[in-house]
Amino acid sequence: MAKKKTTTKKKATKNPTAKTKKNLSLSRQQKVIIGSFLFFLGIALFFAFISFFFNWKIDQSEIAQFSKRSAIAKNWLSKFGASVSHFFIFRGFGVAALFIPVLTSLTGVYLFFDLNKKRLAGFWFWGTLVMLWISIVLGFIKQEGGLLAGVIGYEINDFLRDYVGFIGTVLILTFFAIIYVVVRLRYTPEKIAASIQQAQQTVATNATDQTSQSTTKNGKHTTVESPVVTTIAKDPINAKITNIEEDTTTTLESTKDLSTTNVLNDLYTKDSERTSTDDSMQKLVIKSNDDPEDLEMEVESVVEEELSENLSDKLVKDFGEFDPTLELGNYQYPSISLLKDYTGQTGGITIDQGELEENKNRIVETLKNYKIEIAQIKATVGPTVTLYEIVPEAGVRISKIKNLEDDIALSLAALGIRIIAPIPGKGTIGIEVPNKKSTIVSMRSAISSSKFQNAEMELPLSLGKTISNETFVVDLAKMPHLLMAGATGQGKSVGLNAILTSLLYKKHPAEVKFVLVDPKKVELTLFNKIERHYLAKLPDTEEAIITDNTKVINTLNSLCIEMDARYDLLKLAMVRNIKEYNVKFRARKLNPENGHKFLPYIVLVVDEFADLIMTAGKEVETPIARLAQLARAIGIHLIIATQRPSVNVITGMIKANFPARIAFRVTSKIDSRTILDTGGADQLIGRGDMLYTQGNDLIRIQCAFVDTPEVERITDFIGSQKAYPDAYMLPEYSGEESGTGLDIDVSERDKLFNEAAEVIVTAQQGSASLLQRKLKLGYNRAGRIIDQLEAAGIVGPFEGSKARQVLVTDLVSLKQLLDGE
Ligand SMILES: Nc1ncnc2c1ncn2[C@@H]1O[C@H](COP(=O)(O)OP(=O)(O)OP(=O)(O)O)[C@@H](O)[C@H]1O
Repeated sequence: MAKKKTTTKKKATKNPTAKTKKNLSLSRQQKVIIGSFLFFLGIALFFAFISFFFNWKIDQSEIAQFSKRSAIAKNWLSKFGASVSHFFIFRGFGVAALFIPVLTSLTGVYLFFDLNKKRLAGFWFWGTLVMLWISIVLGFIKQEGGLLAGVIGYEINDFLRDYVGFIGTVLILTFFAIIYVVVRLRYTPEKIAASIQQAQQTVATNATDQTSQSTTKNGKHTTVESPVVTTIAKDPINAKITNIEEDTTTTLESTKDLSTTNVLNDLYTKDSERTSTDDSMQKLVIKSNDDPEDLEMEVESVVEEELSENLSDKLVKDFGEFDPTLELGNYQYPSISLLKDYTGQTGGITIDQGELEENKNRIVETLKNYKIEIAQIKATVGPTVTLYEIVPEAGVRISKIKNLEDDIALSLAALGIRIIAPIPGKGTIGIEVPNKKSTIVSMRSAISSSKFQNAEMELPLSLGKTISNETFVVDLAKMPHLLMAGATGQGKSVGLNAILTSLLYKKHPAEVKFVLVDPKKVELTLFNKIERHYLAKLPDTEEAIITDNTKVINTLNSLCIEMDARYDLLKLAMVRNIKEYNVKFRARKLNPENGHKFLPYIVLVVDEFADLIMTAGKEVETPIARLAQLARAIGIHLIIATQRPSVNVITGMIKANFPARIAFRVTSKIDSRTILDTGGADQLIGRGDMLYTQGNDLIRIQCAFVDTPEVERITDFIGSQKAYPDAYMLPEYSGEESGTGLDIDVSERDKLFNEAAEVIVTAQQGSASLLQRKLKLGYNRAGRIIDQLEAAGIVGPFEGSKARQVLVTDLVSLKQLLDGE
């Protein structure tokens, strides 16, 4: 189907040329008239030329008088014949000029019958060459010049003789003769040899045929012969062939008298008859192709299919895949040595056997008090807590143990006991008891772990270590957004730093950009140093890190615009997500001239979301919710941290869009429920002890610890390297107030105002990004035009991140509206 389409297209594109060709070519009537004229002209010339050979001497002496009517010419075609012949024969090619009338007549015939023009051109080309060659050869033979060679033949021969001598001239002429034979007549030495051989064979076969024929005729071996004859007769072609064979043999018969009498010979004859049949078939075929020139064949012009895919392949072949990191090609990732090694300080995880034994005994005893017998107990020592896995005796209800959580905690006299009943996938009951001496999980160990180093993730985060001392690595791109909550001083800021550090260690500045919102003004300031490497900001803003809550609204809306623009790009590229888009872009399958560019991931980090909600309220909630709902596919990921996990901060809408959550220690079970939908966070021990969920299981993790000096060293290291000229620019967002109440003068309107209005009305979508795309405008200009359209009453007022309403329904109404102004 697709192929068909291409052919039609090709035909369509071919048409203009075909049209001009048609205009130039002659109509059928014209062809018949001109064809007849040329045919007769050729005959006239032929007679004129022939008679010229007899009368040329007389006519030549009179030639100067031919302009006079009274002058008489002997030529059969009188003065015209004499003059033309003189010109072509005497002054031209001599005897060889006879080719001219032949070719002229032939042209007439071709035109008359509308035959193949290409072949005619071939006749003219080779005819002229042969005429010239004959003329030179004759000039070579008869060197005194004159009628035989004509002036041209004589002069060229003379010229050749002067420069290459006798032998040279002979060689040149022979060489041209060979060219003619090989190219025009298509003879090669092998072909000639083969045809001689074939001729010999035919004679030999014919002789044998005659033998066979004569024996058959003698009627001696009819029984052997008959089946072959019948098979042959069945086939009309073969029957025909037999006839021909018979004819040949009859003639041969009269000349030769060959007879074989034994059966062996007869059989041989039979075989040779078959061969001869094959041969004559061959002969027949050859006969029909005897003069291949007679058979007309129209060669369809070859239409090359367009191979658009190949362009990208070629680009990749020539320049390699697009490398977004090339602009900062010498960028060095921070080294692991910038991070502090805490093992010396805490001595790593130590297993205190006494403590383990003591805890085990207490657990067993406490459970015994409640009449719960234990069949088996196993301990796993983690960095901050030890997990005691117990297998109760048969018949013990799990809910009973779960209900005794507080009692067990009391009798173990330990804060932060958490009971997991049962441990998912294990069928055991877990009791987590904090270690007396906790171990710091250093960021260094989290980063250098092979799990993180070899992580094939888009945005890998090394969060810390699980209870079984495994480094916990997750992909932010898969989360796709993260909610972090915990009471003050429990490790939230450290957690955020760990996340950012993970990304800095794994991602090139071209691949990820951060939008940092820090109302506390002090937590994220260190990242200012890497503004031109990793941060994104609004145009015309001083600081990349947003500390002013009113500016957050603009940034969030700007991110929404970026999101819409990215979705448009994805749609254009016909891909479903940023990963596929970037793969296609790297493979040079997306043309930057169409607005395509490599899209870095954008990570929005909001430290203190509660503060933001308090000051900005609904205005931030809408864009945050929109981003959370839609931004995952286009690479915008949100990390929101809050101290106050109350329901008016972590609303249902936020929770619904943030399946991945981290809870640090909180003060109440209610807070834990707000964050995790279950208790547990209230029993954490703080200092980076956290629970992570991505929708189902809760995982207890000791957050990796990264101190401010470490972050400072990393940002210093990155900041000291060559950077981009500016931070990553987010689309400009003009804010609500700038759009309303506009009174823009008609004369001040943009030149593309009318065009833009048409685009908006046709698409029934009042968005600046649409104008940007359709009219290839910058964001600012598109925004201004939208304002002008609003002032003109074509689009409605600003509606947050949604596209504006289009107030004019069709182009006719638009025209009326604009004309009425
Ligand atoms: N993962 C950790 N390992 C060890 N200690 C930690 C860890 N995280 C935090 N701490 C300790 O807890 C202290 C407070 O942490 P952090 O500043 O992150 O708390 P916070 O929740 O951000 O508090 P706030 O909300 O008041 O800013 C740190 O100074 C540090 O001593």
